[in-house]
Amino acid sequence: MRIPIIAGNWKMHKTAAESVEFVESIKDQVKGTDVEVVICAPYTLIHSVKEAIQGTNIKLAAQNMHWEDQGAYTGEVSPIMLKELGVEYCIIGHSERRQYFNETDETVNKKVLAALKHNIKPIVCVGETLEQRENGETDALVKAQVVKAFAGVPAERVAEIVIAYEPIWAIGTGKTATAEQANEVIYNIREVIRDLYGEEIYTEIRIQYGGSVKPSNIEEIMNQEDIDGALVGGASLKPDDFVGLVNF
Ligand SMILES: O=C(CO)COP(=O)(O)O
Repeated sequence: MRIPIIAGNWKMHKTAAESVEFVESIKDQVKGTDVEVVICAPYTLIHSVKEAIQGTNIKLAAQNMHWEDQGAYTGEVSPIMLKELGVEYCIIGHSERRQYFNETDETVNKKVLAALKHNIKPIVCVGETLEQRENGETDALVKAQVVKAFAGVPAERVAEIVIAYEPIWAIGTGKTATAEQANEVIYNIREVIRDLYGEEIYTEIRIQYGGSVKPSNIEEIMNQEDIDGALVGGASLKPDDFVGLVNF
């Protein structure tokens, strides 16, 4: 039984005071849910969100990390540092990081392995551009991203990883993939995991959809057979919308 996971990716938004106000205003409204509720905070807010979610069912994620434990990497943050702050999940390989910060399938793989080493659960993002979709390259591309991200991951750790399928053309554009389109790709991603790890494991891994998810389309998305949750940007910034997503 896969527990659905709704994660809010705040990206580069909010001050510490705003983050606390947000948690205060949602915590009672999300406590009855059966879904896992996660806030992916910028580094500067991790401490304040950690304090604010104490005693609630809300979990804490970071949006990125380095793969080394420590070292001369100015401006970077290591998995050890995140673990110390109580981070449970970490987004890895978001398309914005691939696009603007030279994240590659190789660095994604290093980060996935490093996260697992420190018992941080990776939320691994994959997805295609509009051009790639129009050229019919979606499945091959997403498959390659998944295969490379999982290189060296032992079978017994696979279920700790969450995959987020985020078509780049649907992020922040208001264009959502139809629920059927999203489900089709997600079904194929699960087949990739079956090819890699076999029958027992492939049903355990959770795969989210991300890209212009909002309260008005969450139900349709969550009703799809293979979709186990959502990774949400814009709509996760507003308390009412986020509560609406969690209690879809
Ligand atoms: O990138 C996303 C979540 O990681 C999706 O962002 P939007 O929900 O704003 O489209």
